[in-house]
Amino acid sequence: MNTAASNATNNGQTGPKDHIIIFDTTLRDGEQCPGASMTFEEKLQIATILDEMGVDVIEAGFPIASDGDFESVREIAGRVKRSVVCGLARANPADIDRAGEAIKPAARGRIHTFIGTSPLHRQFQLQLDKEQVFERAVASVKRARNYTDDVEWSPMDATRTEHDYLVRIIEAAIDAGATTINIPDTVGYATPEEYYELVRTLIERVPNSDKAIFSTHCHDDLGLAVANSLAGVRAGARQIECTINGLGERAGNAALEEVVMAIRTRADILPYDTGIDATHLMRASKLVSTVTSFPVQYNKAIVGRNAFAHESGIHQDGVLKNAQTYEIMTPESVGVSKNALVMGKHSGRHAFREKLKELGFNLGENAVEDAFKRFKDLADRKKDVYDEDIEALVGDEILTGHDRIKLVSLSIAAGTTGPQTAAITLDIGGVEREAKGEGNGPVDAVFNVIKALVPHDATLELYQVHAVTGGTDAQAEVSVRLKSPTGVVTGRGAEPDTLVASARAYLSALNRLEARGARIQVHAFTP
Ligand SMILES: CC(=O)SCCNC(=O)CCNC(=O)[C@H](O)C(C)(C)COP(=O)(O)OP(=O)(O)OC[C@H]1O[C@@H](n2cnc3c(N)ncnc32)[C@H](O)[C@@H]1OP(=O)(O)O
Ligand SMILES: CC(C)C(=O)C(=O)O
Repeated sequence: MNTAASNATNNGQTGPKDHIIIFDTTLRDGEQCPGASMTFEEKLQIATILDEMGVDVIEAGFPIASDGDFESVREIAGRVKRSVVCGLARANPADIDRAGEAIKPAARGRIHTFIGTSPLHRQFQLQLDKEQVFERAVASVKRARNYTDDVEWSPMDATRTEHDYLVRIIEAAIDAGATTINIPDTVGYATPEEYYELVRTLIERVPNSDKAIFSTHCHDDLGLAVANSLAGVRAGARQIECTINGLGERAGNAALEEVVMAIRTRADILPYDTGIDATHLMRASKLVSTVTSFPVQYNKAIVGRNAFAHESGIHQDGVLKNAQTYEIMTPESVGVSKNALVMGKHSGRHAFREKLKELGFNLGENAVEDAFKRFKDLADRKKDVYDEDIEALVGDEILTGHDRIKLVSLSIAAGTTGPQTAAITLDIGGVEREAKGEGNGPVDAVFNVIKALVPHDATLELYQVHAVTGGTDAQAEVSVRLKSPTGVVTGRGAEPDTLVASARAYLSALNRLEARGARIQVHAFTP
């Protein structure tokens, strides 16, 4: 990491490039996105990829928020090899002590503490005056320093805070021991010019700004998060807070893949380095999309499926003659392989393993074997098996491999004359149970029968289907979101038969709810 002394230097100059610290908050701010909550296992998988790709700091959670959050921060802190592991804390002793405990196993742990500084936040959220907020900020940084010498402090809603007050409170936070000062555009309100000016002014006016690294944390409410982050860096910030796929509160955060590739591709005007191995970007994007069930929009920069696709004749002609005519970066540079193996019913385990590697999956032998069986079954039923099919299938396998409630069989009677009926057999902890029932349409019938077999108190929040590829034999990828008093979970299922995919998605959500301690009467069926 660079030293704070270079905060406001080498902007646009030649010479050694400044390192930009990539601070990923997919597991904290990303998880705050409605419907994106992740299980313990999923968080570990994401943290592992982030660590492997070279993320400098992983904000692993908000330890006071729940025991689950505390445990996942602590586990990630113990497992991660090279990244700093960070826990978030409000400006109060209990939050800071909990974050301090959670990061204890980390080789390098950080506490990120924050408090709202804008008039709106002071008056309405905190009901504190300027001096009280000032005192809470200083006290929280001092307390955090008892646990680690790596303390980040954020004036929440900085972009709507009076500049004089910001200068004064940031100086005090640095004096109290903050080593990183984050400037959050909490509500995504700033424009790039304004954000540049704010960061530059603060670095210039805060007397001890050379003793801390300044950081950007930009939200995407106006679609400006990445532009603002880069403006902050040009103004002297040396840390960018971002998330995979731009996941985050409301419209999200700055997308990690976009800031990293913008810095790399426009090295001519952004003379900085990130330590990110960009060939992991597509894999990370797919994992986050799979575990959250948030599809990546087709035209999303860097990781969208169309990001390197050319359909129009003039573009295809140009790309065939020289790819640079219409490509500013290579697909390989972000982990999209051009020499894809074509997979079909005649492919064997070697090719399948190779394909998994190419797609960035790193599965154990048993999981490969299970996924291979499902792949063969799919290839028997489907003319062409595309990479997306394999990704959907393996994603499904990763999420459901350890499930206690499994689908054994499903048959449906549907058509113009209702009611539609479903007959389902489930394997519940090793015991098979079956039931029949009806509904207002086949999906309703499937869900009614599952609920009869596995009574629970969750309500259905979302049911969503999308075709993984084109064609009438495409796999359907179904997401089901359930809400119970223990929280909100999302389950996924992928199958060529939409109703089987729906049943799998519903069961996957129920298994996740059970893992969270929801009231699911599966015990009624155990021997
Ligand atoms: C901009 C951001 O992303 S900030 C991070 C937001 N993330 C989250 O909120 C996700 C996790 N949050 C939670 O699980 C819960 O909100 C908890 C556990 C943190 C707190 O739960 P509760 O104690 O029930 O409080 P609740 O969430 O209703 O209200 C927030 C309280 O924190 C206070 N607060 C908010 N920010 C801060 C802060 N930085 N420092 C101190 N207090 C704060 C509010 O004023 C309010 O206090 P009050 O109860 O005295 O009015
Ligand atoms: C906690 C802070 C940094 C935050 O997430 C925000 O202000 O958006």
